[in-house]
Order: sequence, then C-alpha cells, then structure tokens
Amino acid sequence: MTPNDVLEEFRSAGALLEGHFILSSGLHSPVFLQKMFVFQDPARTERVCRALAEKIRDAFGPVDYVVSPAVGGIVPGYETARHLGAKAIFVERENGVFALRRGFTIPEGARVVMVEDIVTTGLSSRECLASLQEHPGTMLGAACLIDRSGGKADLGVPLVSLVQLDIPAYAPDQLPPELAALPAVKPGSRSLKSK
Ligand SMILES: O=P(O)(O)OC[C@H]1O[C@H](OP(=O)(O)OP(=O)(O)O)[C@H](O)[C@@H]1O
Ligand SMILES: O=C(O)c1cc(=O)[nH]c(=O)[nH]1
Ligand SMILES: [Mg+2]
Repeated sequence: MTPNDVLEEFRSAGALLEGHFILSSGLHSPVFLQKMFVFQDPARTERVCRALAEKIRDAFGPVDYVVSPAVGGIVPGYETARHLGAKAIFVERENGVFALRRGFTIPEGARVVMVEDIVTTGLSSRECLASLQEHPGTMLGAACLIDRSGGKADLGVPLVSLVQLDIPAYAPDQLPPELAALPAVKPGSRSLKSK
C-alpha cells in the first residue's frame, strides 16, 4: 500500500476533517484525522493494518506482543497483531497515567512493538513506552498508521509509519486568526471525565 492508498482509505472513510481541533497534546490544528471512521469498517482496517504489519516485520523482524495506548490504539493494535501472529494488549489511563491493567502481562524475553494510530507530538507514544519500562520484554520499536509530525516526533525508539505528513499544529496562544475564529472541538479521550 502506498502512502496515497492509505490516505485514500482515510479520505473515503470521511476521516480527514477540517475545522478547529484541540489535540491530545493541547496543540490546536485545522486538520484532524478521525481514525475511528476508518476503524468502524473492519475490511478497511484490515487493509491498512496488514500493510502496517508488513512494515513492522521488515523493520523489526518477528514480533510476539503488540502493545497499544487506549483508546485509539486498541483496534489497530489488535488488527496489526493478527497479521503479525502476535498477541495484542493495551495500556489505559489509571488516574491519568498509562498502565497495563486487566491482568495483562508480557513474558520475559518477548519481542514487543508498540502500535499507535496517529502520532502528532509523540507524547502519548512516549507515555505508553514509559509505562512499559518496568515490564519484561524487549521493546523493538514503534509503529503508527499516520505520523503527522513530518518525522519530527522523537519517541526514543525507531518509529515506522505508513504515511508521514507535516500538518500544522499551534500552541493555544499562537493561533492564526482564521483558526481562532472557528469554535474548537476536542475529539480525543485524554482528560475525558465521566459526569
Ligand atoms: O502524538 P500525540 O501528540 O500524543 O497525539 C497523538 C495521540 O492522540 C490521540 O489520542 P488521544 O489522547 O486523543 O485519545 P484517543 O486515543 O482516545 O483518541 C491518538 O490516538 C494518539 O494517541
Ligand atoms: O494529536 C491528536 O490528538 C490527534 C490528531 C489526529 O489527527 N487524530 C487523532 O485522533 N488525534
Ligand atoms: Mg490515542
């Protein structure tokens, strides 16, 4: 699958949104990739995750465990693991901090890859990787469907992606006027609170 094929999957799923978005990192952007519009279609998800699994195998060799950060990473983590013949587990926020819960464990000596959906600043990926540091297993590297940092995000481990884009993102006090004029929405799950 070429980067254009992958982008076309996002485009035809209606996942390329334009407006004013507050991202997980707190940055603001005129573009949001609503990956859940891709993941609601299992056939589409299979196509992109099969391609990601191939890239992972080429970059890192055999993989035993895929670990993903909830919520966005769970579906692509599972589907990519299926193509790798690996187990799929996830970290989720406990008092705001990613942790392996539900009794998930990683065996000693396991070959592990972290799979994210989208990388913007790499903050969520770094938090996920940090949460795994005290656990057994060898972290081979990270993978995502779309790296919208233009390759600038530094995870501290190698990152492979299907598509690299350089999408503008702004600090809240540095918004261009045309963006500031639009009402802002925050689609992600970080800091989501139940009522
Ligand atoms: O590279 P970053 O700057 O961390 O941004 C990318 C992260 O943002 C989104 O997660 P979010 O926290 O919005 O929640 P979600 O996984 O529930 O969508 C996305 O799933 C990545 O995890
Ligand atoms: O940075 C984010 O929070 C983010 C960007 C994006 O395009 N899609 C997404 O799900 N999260
Ligand atoms: Mg996420």
